Amino acid sequence: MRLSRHFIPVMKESPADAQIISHKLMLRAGLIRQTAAGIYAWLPLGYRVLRKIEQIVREEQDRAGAIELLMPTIQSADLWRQSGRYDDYGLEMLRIKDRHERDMLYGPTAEEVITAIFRDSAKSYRDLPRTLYNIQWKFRDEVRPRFGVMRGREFLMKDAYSFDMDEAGARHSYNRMFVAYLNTYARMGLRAIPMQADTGPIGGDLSHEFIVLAPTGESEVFYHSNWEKPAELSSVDFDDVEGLQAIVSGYTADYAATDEKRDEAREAAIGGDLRQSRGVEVGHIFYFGTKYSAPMGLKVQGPDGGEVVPHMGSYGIGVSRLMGAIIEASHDDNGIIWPEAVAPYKVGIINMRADDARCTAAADDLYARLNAAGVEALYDDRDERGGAKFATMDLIGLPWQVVIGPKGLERGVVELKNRKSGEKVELSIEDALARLA
Ligand SMILES: Nc1ncnc2c1ncn2[C@@H]1O[C@H](COS(=O)(=O)NC(=O)[C@@H](N)CS)[C@@H](O)[C@H]1O
Repeated sequence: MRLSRHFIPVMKESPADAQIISHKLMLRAGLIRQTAAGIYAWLPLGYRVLRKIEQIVREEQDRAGAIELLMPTIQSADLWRQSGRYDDYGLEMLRIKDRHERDMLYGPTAEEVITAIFRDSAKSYRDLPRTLYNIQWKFRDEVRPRFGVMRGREFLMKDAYSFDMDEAGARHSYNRMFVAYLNTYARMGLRAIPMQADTGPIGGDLSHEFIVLAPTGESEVFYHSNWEKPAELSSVDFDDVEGLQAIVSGYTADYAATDEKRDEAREAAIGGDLRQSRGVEVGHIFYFGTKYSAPMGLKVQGPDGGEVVPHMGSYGIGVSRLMGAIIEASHDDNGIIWPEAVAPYKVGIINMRADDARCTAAADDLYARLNAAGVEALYDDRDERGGAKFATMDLIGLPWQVVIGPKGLERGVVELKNRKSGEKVELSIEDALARLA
């Protein structure tokens, strides 16, 4: 894409009300714009990143055997009356009346909807186990939306729901999601630590939050220094019940707890290896048995002909929150440093002299050849000073930059810069293409 024809309203300064770096940079880099408290428009560059994050989440859900569908954002209050949550849910729920005065709501989560869908279709034990998921906008009327997309009122969530014959089966579904989550975050360059968590309005008695360490995070966390090792992908057999339990037990053997679930005795035993920090909750998974299936009448026929009330769990990832978490974890004084897996474009082309025919011809040619090779490129072809172009490209944080200037062309070279390391090399256009394609 040519910058001269794009819509990326970058800003030199960030608005005063942006307190944390990810919010400042998302505004300055032209990724989002607030349209109401806690509600954002996802501008072109931000939306490209959001879809990359969403795609990684989708691929790891599919790999773990979950099946994608799409549920509505607007839900009938009747479903929430069946589960008994309608009155308890409180002011966070955006309650709506339709033209027939029917009580509706903008879904903050979707346990009731998915349980009703499954209830009306699943009849036999052969329909289990199943895990269904969707990536859908949610609304929670947070009393204090803040920190940009980190705590919004309208936000994008991947929410998955599992249905099993019994608790043992439900724990395997839980373990599949546990490992899928660690792989998901690792692919985004994030080290997420699973911590035992409270279950809150969702309910149940088994729950883990996935926390990414960040000094501005809302959660206070305590963990064993073993968790400081870099994240690695585990290539697992998601059908291996014992194997998966062993992996999860291995991870949970190392102490990690939010301040609501601290274990002072264990912390004392850890001694000097105990770490304290703050973190961002980027995912939360729950097992809650028959909390929704029983009151909503979900039951299937068992192998012996008897009735079975399925055991369920739900598994959420904050897809839009992740964009903020990634920036918190990956930026410098000049701006965002996108991990390649979620970058809006892979390379930024900077033509230092748009008024120089030779430079422009070389930049146009490189841009055309990168496109032909399927490499996503953002081409700064504006009639601007070089310094301004460098600042913009560093701010929006693409992983690679190619700088084309008259002096370099005299010597048959361009400059390739890696945004993360800052490393610059001079090489021919051919070699630059080979490095980037
Ligand atoms: N106000 C918010 N703004 C942005 N992301 C949020 C917000 N509230 C929650 N999230 C994200 O959504 C994830 C899941 O939310 S949750 O309440 O913990 N879990 C559920 O709603 C379950 N029903 C999962 S299916 C959280 O871990 C967090 O990453």
